[in-house]
Amino acid sequence: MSQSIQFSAPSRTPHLLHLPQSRFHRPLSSFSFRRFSKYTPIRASSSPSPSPDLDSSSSSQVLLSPNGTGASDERSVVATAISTDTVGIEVDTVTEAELKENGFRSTRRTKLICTIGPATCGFEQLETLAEGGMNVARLNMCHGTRDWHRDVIRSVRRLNEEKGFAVAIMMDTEGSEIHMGDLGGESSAKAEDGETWTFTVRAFDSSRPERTISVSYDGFAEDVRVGDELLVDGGMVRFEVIEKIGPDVKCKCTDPGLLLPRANLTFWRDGSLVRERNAMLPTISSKDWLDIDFGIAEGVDFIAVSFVKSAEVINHLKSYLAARSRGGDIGVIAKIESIDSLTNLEEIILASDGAMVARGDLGAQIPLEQVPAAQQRIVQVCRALNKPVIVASQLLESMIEYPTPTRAEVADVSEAVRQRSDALMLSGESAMGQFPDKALAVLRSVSLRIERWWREEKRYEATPLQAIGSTFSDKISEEICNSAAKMANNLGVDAVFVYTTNGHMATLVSRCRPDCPIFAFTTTTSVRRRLNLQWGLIPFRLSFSDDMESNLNKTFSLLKSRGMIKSGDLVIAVSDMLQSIQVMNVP
Ligand SMILES: Nc1ncnc2c1ncn2[C@@H]1O[C@H](COP(=O)(O)OP(=O)(O)OP(=O)(O)O)[C@@H](O)[C@H]1O
Ligand SMILES: CC(=O)C(=O)O
Ligand SMILES: [K+]
Ligand SMILES: [Mg+2]
Repeated sequence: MSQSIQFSAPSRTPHLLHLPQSRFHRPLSSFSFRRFSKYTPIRASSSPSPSPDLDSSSSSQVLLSPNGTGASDERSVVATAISTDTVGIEVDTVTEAELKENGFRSTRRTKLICTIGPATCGFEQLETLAEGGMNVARLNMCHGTRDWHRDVIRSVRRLNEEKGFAVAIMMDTEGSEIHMGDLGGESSAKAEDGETWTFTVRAFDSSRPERTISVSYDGFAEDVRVGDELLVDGGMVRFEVIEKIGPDVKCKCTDPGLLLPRANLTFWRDGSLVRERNAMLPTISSKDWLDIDFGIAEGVDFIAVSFVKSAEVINHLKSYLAARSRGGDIGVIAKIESIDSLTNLEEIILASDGAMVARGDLGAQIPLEQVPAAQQRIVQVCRALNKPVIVASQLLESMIEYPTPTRAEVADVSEAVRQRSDALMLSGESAMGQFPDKALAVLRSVSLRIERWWREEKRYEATPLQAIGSTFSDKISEEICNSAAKMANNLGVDAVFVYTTNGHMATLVSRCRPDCPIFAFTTTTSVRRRLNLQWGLIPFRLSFSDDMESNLNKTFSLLKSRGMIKSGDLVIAVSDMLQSIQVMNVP
């Protein structure tokens, strides 16, 4: 038995309703809801519209679905669903095993990102990370050649195809901030207290002269002054500028430490960050544009833009992508890691498809003690504007060398989960650390523990979210999702099911952070991968129609046949094709 509310709007969108044969939209009257006897239509305005990103293959899958023709005998629906879809529903084996083992409610809601580097680039290593819960693989274009990155991308794709994972790929641009060269192949160099080092804009053909570091920015020697402080990686190592000789800048080490290849450099004068001509460098360098073309060609899912200063660069990149990649398939993530990005935070996030709290460089640009407040603000703004947010850098830094985290690191990870950020990211821990799998396991277990704590404490009560929809249809979707999440909490349902063509409706449910997992059913593989960055969403690929009854029957039978749900489970279903909410027990 099911109870449902439907929203439909013949009056305001007559152009659609004049197309009763439209395969995307049929008037409600053409539906038969025999099994859902308490179905109560509520008439509101707006109407579902064809999804712009349905490619022809996926839409034909939807449209040709034998179940798309309206209600029919349930057994025949089930039989056709199984016989026509050999795979039927795509979900990875790890999620499937978790659902079976722990039941819906204890699935992990916080998503995990691993930076891939020399420690994790092999196929088996990637597979271990995917099995350990990696939702997104990040490639930092500061390091490695394009050939190296291509191999990783192809390995991840192969893993997805062969094992059914939906690991998304995020390409992170180098940006044109000042950084050191690659140390001529050495993995690190030690700077000792009092030593004199030369930072130079000269390039070296062969081996690097002793205590000499090349710098990426030609104007470096002109911009710095004697007496300036030079910070490597936001202060991991410090130098004082003592002399300038042409392209060479002589510096004395004042805080010793390890210099890592391509480490970021900032310089400070009288306690403030110096922003001279380097402030005029483009956010996306010419090398970055080549990397972006490479990313488009290789079909990455996200591009994370380093050192974003304003919304303009995001808008520019988005139009570039729209013209070159298949309609909006690549999400643009704004990395918040500069003073300008904090000043223009709201407009940047509004323009982007998500944001990253890039605490490494952020902590080099603002005083360290201000980073936690900045993190909280970025997470809140993203939630308000319905954009996924990633908390990144140094979450488990000590695990680069040690197999267990510090207590302080565990507390930091807990805080990011408690703030309900969508995703946590490993950097050096997974790229070049000694314990990448253990670091991922710590993120996973801490996330699960904090999420369980909420449930025990019933902390999920909704903080009021600001309305964000601009069109009437978007407003209805938003109200439906807010209500679905509230109902899910109040009724203690086992899961929310969202049927969504472009993924938007699933993000709206995720935004409410309901106290149950959200099964997001989508027809396209790329949408499925992109949803993998979002809090609480378990994305499935499934061909479905605009007939909710047959969609539900099909989903129930497929999930039941794989032991992922069982009769009696309480489910709320929402859909963006036919704006509706239904509450039901799995038959
Ligand atoms: N593809 C790679 N090849 C070699 N080493 C890598 C690679 N990716 C990362 N690393 C190593 O891992 C460390 C941390 O990686 P990460 O990319 O997260 O650096 P980051 O400084 O946090 O990022 P960003 O450069 O975007 O600010 C790097 O300093 C580098 O030593
Ligand atoms: C991730 C990154 O770019 C930073 O923390 O600086
Ligand atoms: K980067
Ligand atoms: Mg950075």
